[in-house]
Amino acid sequence: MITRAIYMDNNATTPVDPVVLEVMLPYFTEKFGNAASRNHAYGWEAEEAVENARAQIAAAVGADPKEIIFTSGATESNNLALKGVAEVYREKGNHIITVVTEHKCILDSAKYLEQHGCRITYLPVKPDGLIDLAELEAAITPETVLISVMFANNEIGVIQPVAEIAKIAKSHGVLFHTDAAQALGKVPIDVQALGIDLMSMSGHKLYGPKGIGALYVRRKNPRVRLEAQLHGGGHERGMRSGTLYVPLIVGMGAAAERAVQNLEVEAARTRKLRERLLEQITGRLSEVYVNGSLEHRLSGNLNLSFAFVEGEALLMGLNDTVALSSGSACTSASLEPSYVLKALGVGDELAHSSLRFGIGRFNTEEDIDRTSAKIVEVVNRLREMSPLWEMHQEGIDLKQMAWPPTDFLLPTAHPERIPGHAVQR
Ligand SMILES: Cc1ncc(COP(=O)(O)O)c(C=O)c1O
Ligand code: FES
Repeated sequence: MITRAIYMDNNATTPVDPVVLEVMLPYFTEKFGNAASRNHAYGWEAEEAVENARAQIAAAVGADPKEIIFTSGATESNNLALKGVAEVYREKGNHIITVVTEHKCILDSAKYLEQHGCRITYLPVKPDGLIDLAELEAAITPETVLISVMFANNEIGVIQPVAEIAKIAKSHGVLFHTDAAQALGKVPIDVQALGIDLMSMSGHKLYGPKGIGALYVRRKNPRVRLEAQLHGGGHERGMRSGTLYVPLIVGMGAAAERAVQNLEVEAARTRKLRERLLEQITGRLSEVYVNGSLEHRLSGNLNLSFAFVEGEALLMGLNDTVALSSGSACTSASLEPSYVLKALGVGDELAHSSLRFGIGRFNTEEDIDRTSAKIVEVVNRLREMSPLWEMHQEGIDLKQMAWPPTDFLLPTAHPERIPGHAVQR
């Protein structure tokens, strides 16, 4: 029998919780009605299930059910938020502010809007991954209609100061959108208390199904208007046409409710597992660096760089034991290191040697112990094969050497850039 590797890539996706699946199943078969069918009980039953899920999601984020629109995922929600606002508010202005470390679906929507007459400001981030609020405020002009800053980052888990951003946006009469795909169910979210105007959510990041998401759209103070991007039967208050995928909606509702109910306990548990992992790795390996703030971070996320090790080789050595991601755009087609890490000022070498750990609901202490043991083994093995590591061990300052190979696989200025967060042992 093939033993499956430990799954520790929960920022990429999560399994559907069996409890959630149970709730979904009848809606594929006996309760298969179209939620828009008004003339019979099949339709009413489906509609009731959709409205129940809508209420569950609204309750999870402190919204009114009428403010929740179902979409196919956070990618669609982000597209709808940016393009939908840009089109409606064009008369008022054409400027949008976002951040360089956003998910590609925000950055690519912004790029699309740039090609259609919008001006976009891409804010940089500090070495800890957080934006500078003064810089945000300074970027606002009378033309600014929207600020879009993600709640928590998918690669480094860094949580932005959402309440402060919302306050700045409101004081300038600008709408505030946040991509909460990674944050929902992991950190408490109350759209009222936080002052969020639009918020994107995804089912498959919170132990619900893939292919379903939602967009929160504020209806009061202010009432946000959106131009639909999918036209048709006028579903979802005309903002998103298309027959509702009832089983997935039911699943996302149940998943959101469950995630929020257990939030505190689960966050404390995953934080402890993360601390254990970090301690075990840094206690046994030197030249390991944490990417991004540890303080303002999702409890289950850890992103580490291992100097003198090539990321791909490391992943190859690990993947029979643990399923992780490099957290970067490192595919066979593109060997570019992560744009998120580069935005923090992490050098190419350390960006190339990064691993993203996404500790989730089903990970145990035993998973952590096995993972760290394997990482220590593989990193040591790879370093033993590295002449640069050997020279480093002998105390040779590789940065001072004038021959060509010195510019790769070396730690850079990175550790000094995150004082207190870089672990160098
Ligand atoms: C921060 C963030 N935004 C958006 C998405 C896209 O979500 P979905 O897969 O639901 O389209 C993801 C997931 O990859 C994400 O992590
Ligand atoms: S080897 Fe993984 S980022 Fe390049």
